[in-house]
Amino acid sequence: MVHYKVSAPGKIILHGEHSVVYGKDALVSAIGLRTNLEIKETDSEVIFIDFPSLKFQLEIPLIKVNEFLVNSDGTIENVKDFVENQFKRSNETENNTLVALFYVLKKAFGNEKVSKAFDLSVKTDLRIGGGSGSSAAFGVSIATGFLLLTGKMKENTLDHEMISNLAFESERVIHLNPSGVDNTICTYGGLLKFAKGKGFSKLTIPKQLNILIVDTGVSRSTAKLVSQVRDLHEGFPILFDNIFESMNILVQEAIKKYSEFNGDITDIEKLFEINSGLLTTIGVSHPSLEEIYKISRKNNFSSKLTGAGGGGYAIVILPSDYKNKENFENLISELNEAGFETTETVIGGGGVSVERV
Ligand SMILES: Nc1ncnc2c1ncn2[C@@H]1O[C@H](COP(=O)(O)OP(=O)(O)O)[C@@H](O)[C@H]1O
Ligand SMILES: C[C@@](O)(CCOP(=O)(O)O)CC(=O)O
Repeated sequence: MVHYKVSAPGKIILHGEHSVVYGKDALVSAIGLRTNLEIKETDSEVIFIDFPSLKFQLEIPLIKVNEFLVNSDGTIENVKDFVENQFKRSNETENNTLVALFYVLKKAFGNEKVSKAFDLSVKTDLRIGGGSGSSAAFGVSIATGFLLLTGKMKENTLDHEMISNLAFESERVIHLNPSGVDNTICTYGGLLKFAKGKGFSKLTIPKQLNILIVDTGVSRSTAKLVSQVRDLHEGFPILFDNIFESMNILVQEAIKKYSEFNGDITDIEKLFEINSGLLTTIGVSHPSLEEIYKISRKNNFSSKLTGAGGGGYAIVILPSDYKNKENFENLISELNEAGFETTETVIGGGGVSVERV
C-alpha cells in the first residue's frame, strides 16, 4: 500500500516583499525549518485527516469524497459549499484549510475517484502565520502527496513545475491574490530571483550566509497587509510606483552582492537597513518589529521584516564569525528578554523531498 513522507521547506523573502505583487523582482531563500506530511493508504472506509499544528483532526467517509470528486465542478465556491455542508465548522482558519485541501485534491484527481482511503497528517517546524511560508510549505506538501496518490507522478521523478502550480492553487485559497513567490521557493528550495508571471532563476552564494530569524509572536494576515498596501498605492500611484521601483533596484543590487559574497556582510547590511526603511514607508512595520530593529542596531546588527510584515518574522544578517561573540550573545539575550523567540539558520537548503516508506 502507498505510504509516503513528504517534506517541504519554509522560506524567507530576503528582499522584494510587496513590490513583487506589482511585478518587481524578489530575492527569496529556502530555510532549514520544514513542513512534514505523511500520507498512508488504509483498508478503512474513512479518510482520516490530522492537522496537529492547527489542533484539529477529522474523518470523512471515502464514499463522500468520491461523490465530491465526481460531482464537483472544481470551482472554489463549489469546494467551499462542500466543506461547509460536510464539516459544519465555524472556525474560519479550519474552514479555509479544508477548502485548500479539497480544492487541491480535486485539481489533482479531476473526476477520478480515490481508490483507497488514507490517513493524512501535516506537521510543521514553522510558526503558522509568521511570514516564513507555512501556507506554501503546506500547499507544496499536500500537492505532492496527492499527485503521488494519483500515480501521475512518481517519488523518484518529482515534477517540480506541476507541484508548484498545484501549490499555487492552495495559496490562491489561503491568500486570494498571491504572487506565486512562496510556492515556487518552497518547491525548488535554494536561493531564487522571482518575478510574478515571469518565472524565476536560481542563484548561488559562494559562501555560507547566516541569518537569525526572530519571531515577533504577532500573527497577521498577508491578504490584509497586501490590500492595505494596495489602498495606499491607489491613493498615491506615482509615489508608490516609485517606491516599488526603488525596491526593485535594491533587489538588483542585492543579487550582485549575494552572488559575490566573500564573507563580508557590510554591503548586505546596508541593503537590509534601506529595505527596512522602505517597508516602514509603505506602512507594513509594527511596534514589535521596531523593537527588534532597535535591539539589533544597539548590538551592531542589521535587520528587516520578512514577508508581509505587520508582525510575523524579522531577519537579522549575521557575520561568519558571529558565534561566541559578545554582541551576538547580547543580541539573543535582549531579544529573548523582550519576548522574541530566535532561530539561527542559513540561506538556502533543499526543496520538496519525498521518501517512500
Ligand atoms: N502545518 C499546517 N497544517 C495545516 N494548515 C497549515 C499548516 N501550515 C499552514 N497552514 C495553512 O496556512 C495558513 C497560514 O497562512 P499564512 O497566514 O500566510 O501564514 P504564513 O505566513 O506562515 O504562510 C493556515 O491558516 C492554514 O490554513
Ligand atoms: C507580501 C508578499 O509579497 C509576501 C507575503 O509573504 P508571507 O505571506 O508573509 O509569507 C505577498 C506576495 O508576494 O504574495
